[in-house]
Amino acid sequence: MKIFFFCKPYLLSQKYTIVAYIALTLLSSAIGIISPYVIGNFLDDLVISADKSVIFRFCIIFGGLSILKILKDYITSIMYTKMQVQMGYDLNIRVIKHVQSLSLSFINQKDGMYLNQRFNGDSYNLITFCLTTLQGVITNIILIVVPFVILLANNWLITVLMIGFILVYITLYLALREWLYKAGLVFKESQAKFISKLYEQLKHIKLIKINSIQSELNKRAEDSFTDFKATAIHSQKANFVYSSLEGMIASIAQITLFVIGGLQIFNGNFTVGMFTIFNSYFSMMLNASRYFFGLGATYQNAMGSYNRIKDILKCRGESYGEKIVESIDRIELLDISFNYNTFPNNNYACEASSSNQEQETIVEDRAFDTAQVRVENVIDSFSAKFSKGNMYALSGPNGAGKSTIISLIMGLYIHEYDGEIKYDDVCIREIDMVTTRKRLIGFAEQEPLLINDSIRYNLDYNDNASINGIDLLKNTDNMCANSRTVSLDECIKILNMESFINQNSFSFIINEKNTNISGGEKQKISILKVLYKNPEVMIFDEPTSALDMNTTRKFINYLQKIKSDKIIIIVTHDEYVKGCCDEIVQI
Ligand SMILES: Nc1ncnc2c1ncn2[C@@H]1O[C@H](COP(=O)(O)OP(=O)(O)OP(=O)(O)O)[C@@H](O)[C@H]1O
Repeated sequence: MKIFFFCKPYLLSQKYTIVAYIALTLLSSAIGIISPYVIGNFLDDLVISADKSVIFRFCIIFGGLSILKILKDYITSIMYTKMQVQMGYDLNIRVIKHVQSLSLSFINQKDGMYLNQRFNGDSYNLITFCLTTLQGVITNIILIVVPFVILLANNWLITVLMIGFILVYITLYLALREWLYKAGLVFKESQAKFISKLYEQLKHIKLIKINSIQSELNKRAEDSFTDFKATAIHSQKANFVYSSLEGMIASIAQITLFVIGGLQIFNGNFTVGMFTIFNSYFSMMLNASRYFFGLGATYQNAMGSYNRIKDILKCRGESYGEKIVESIDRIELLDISFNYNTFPNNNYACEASSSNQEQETIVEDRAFDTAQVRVENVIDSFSAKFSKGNMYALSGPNGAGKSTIISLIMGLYIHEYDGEIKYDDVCIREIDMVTTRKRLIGFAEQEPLLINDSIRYNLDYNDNASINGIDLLKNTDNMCANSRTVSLDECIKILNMESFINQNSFSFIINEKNTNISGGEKQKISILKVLYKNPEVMIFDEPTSALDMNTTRKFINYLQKIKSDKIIIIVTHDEYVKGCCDEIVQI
């Protein structure tokens, strides 16, 4: 029930299709229920009647029913695919959006490929379970109840026999369910990890070639494969034992019926037609019971996916304030201390699960590996002030925490630091930082990540922009009310990018790994993005590390020209850049 309750919104979104789908499958079950009765009577008619037209009549009825069944199968399979694909995507994207709302600390500690594999697999598993179970349970309840009533009205002995076997099924399910659950869960976990390790073989292909470390990296995949293989075999064994037991019970039930039915025919209590009818209804009930027994295994498997998805959804997303700021004149950091390790213990981490089964999932799949994070503070009692009209150099040795300070200023670890960060005397925890980052802050990263799309798209992520008429296309969502429009042409000139843009044009597609442009070009596109956005707060992390001297000078000169209505912060080791700044903030 938990699973259905959880998937309710997705089921409701497709309610009409689901109802039509179930109605169609019930229709075919109804035909299935009538068939034995018709066949039994047909056999008895054949024995007592000499009229050959009986045969043709039955052939026409069954031919028509077969064609109807093919039609119904086609329609239901298309309906099913449409529902499953849509609902699976809706659930998957909900989980992904939730993870996007979590602290960066969460994703920093996880492998994206592993998470992706896990969310996608679990989402489709849950939706498939709901759809097939809804249809299966309704159909099979009918396939138990109707034959049960028919058998009860005609032969109590066979009815009692059937009830006995149903009880055996229930007992076996209760005895084996936990074993099945664990085997399925462990298999799913190791499968996601294995696929992630396989991906590593291709993701780091250049590193592998340069360092000739094929065998070392292959070994990592092999270790993961060994684990995956063992869990796959274990899970297969568990499922095999479960389904074999179910098959054995079914065979014993069928043999018992043949013995009882055979004796009844010998004693003259049953006609052959009657036995055919009883046998068919008995088999129908038996198959429906087998369905519920098999459903037990599917349910345990779905519970694994359910608990894993709930684990993620239990992690509370970062809650931002609601204050909308139109302008930032001053950024203040007061006595800031920060450690990347605080996330697993703070309020915004995952809540504990309640049930035993859920707790087991969390232990298996601890989202945070505390062994890999350092204990001491990265930032310790740091204070600084950045005011409009100035250009600041943030300086300090490698690992001192400069990039971390920038992340904190931008509100990326909003609930994880001690001290106070304020924009114009307002604590950033009260501010809607999503909107603020979008409209008032521009950031060029130390190692820019460009999206596998055109240069144009990477400038302001505006899907609707055409390549021509560039200056008219600015994504207005990204602009604050008093933002001055800048000319993209001007920014291109400042960064000496004319020949690059002329050669490649804005429609040039940057590949997935950003390897079809040089390090310097990549850095320039990242800086261009900020200059073109032209926000009030401009932050550059090591912007000149890959720039030639001429470009560095033009870029810094430009910043000095525009700084009067901006706060500009540059993380840098470059003495020339430091010399051009109004203040050096040492960390
Ligand atoms: N996501 C993270 N998770 C855990 N630790 C991190 C993370 N990012 C940085 N650190 C650690 O925090 C410390 C400060 O890193 P940071 O990148 O802020 O330094 P930095 O001053 O910018 O260094 P550099 O000059 O080398 O760029 C480092 O010891 C680093 O290992």
